[in-house]
Amino acid sequence: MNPAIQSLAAQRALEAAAAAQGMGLMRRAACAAADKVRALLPEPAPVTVLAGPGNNGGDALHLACELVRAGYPVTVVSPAPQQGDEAVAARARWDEISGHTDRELPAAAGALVVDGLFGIGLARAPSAPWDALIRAVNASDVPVLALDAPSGLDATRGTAPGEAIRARHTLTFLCLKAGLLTGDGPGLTGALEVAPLDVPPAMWPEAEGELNRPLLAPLARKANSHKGSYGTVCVVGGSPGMLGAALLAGRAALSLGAGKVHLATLDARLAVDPCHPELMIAPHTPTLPTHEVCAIGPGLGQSGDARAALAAALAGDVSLVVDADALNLVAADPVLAERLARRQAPAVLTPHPAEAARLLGLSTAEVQADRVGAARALARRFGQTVVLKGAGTLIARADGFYRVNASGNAALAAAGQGDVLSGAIAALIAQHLPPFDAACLGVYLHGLTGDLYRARQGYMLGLAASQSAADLTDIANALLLIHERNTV
Ligand SMILES: NC(=O)C1=CN([C@@H]2O[C@H](COP(=O)(O)OP(=O)(O)OC[C@H]3O[C@@H](n4cnc5c(N)ncnc54)[C@H](O)[C@@H]3O)[C@@H](O)[C@H]2O)[C@H](O)CC1
Ligand SMILES: [K+]
Repeated sequence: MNPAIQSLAAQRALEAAAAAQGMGLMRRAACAAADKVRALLPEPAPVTVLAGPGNNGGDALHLACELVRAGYPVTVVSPAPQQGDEAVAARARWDEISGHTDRELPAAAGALVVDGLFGIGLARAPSAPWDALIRAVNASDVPVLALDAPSGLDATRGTAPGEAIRARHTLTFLCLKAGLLTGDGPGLTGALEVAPLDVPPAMWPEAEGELNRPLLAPLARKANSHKGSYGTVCVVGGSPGMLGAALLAGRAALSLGAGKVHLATLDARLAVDPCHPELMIAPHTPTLPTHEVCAIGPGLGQSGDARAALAAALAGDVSLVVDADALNLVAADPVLAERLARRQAPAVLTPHPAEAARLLGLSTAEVQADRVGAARALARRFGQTVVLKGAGTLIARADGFYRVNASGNAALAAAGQGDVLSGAIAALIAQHLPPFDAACLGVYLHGLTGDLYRARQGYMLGLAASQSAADLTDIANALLLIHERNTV
């Protein structure tokens, strides 16, 4: 989980506080970027530095000065004057050292291009002369190091209103930004690193406690415990032809440590999962076995029985993980939607973009155009935790606080992975994690099954959801071991 996500407002507030204390964040950013360039080019080689009109450009101009001092041949391309005191001062420093800037990308751009055109201040699709410069950089085969964010990417929304720089590396300053991890961001940033600029966490205006709580702590096992200590999950789903979804959710819940797992299936034909006889499977009835959390939706379908099961679950007072067709039933039925919105007991909604679009009355493209906005709108609408799945899964809380997941990759784009995630989150709620934490940790651990697969395979093809369900155990145990070692 990335603990250091910050809203744009928080970054601006910290920037102002740092400036008031004379911390010189721009120079720190430039020094961090110079270290990165030296790591990429250990021997001095020609570098082209693109400097934009704002402080991103200021970072770049100070970097150019640092590189010249380190013996690198530097060409600065700056097609417009800098705005703002800090950026203007950076330009003056460059002019004093070199006195020369180009307006266009040189034909031979050297061994590296540094993108300091736009960062978190991008306000619209880059227009002339910036768009032509971005196109020229993307047309060259010189690797790009983007400063703070690839220029042209909305660093909060993860959308690229026009053409954006395609970077080989991105060095972002102070903290990760949602847009680098979600939507178009991951396809543009290349290898992503954070330079924290030695800013003390206490300077962050967000509730610092929120940023660094060890989410894993409640999972630690106690010697004098029994299966009841780790809660009971009930999965409601598995309509005819969709039993596999319920099985995957149940297996994931077992893998992540739930004490007991019931499957209440709408298809009465399944009696036992021979690979997991621990799963207690029975046909769904209006009265369910006692449980602390119900994952409703995996393979639920949208039949009358499915709607009745959902209505009963919404009326109950156990925690819910609402996924897949349960979300589609809510989207299609204002009565169910109102019951969910009025529900006092917690729920975690886990829509993919199309399910989120149905719930919001938007198109999927509109959801993807502002994933952070969509996740927060859903969390506010239902007063619950919302997990908006996809590249850079977002976890939003009803009060607007959100996190972006930094684990996972395209290996998880496969059938059944959503069922696994709903079972994983349910298992964590059953073990007494608060719903928002359970959602964050469940998303993170599930994403790591994709990262583990890529590490094992070297690429991302062919990960079965049942493999992810099984791998949750090893991943969670490894992290718990590290957590315990670090807390002795
Ligand atoms: N957040 C921090 O604490 C730090 C930020 N640093 C660097 O500063 C930039 C943010 O600087 P800012 O001046 O606010 O904006 P940008 O440089 O990203 O944007 C450039 C500037 O250009 C104008 N503009 C916006 N969109 C367009 C457009 N499409 N076409 C033309 N002009 C546009 C707008 O007026 C902006 O002001 C951050 O990314 C960091 O690189 C510090 O150096 C480190 C700490
Ligand atoms: K940039």
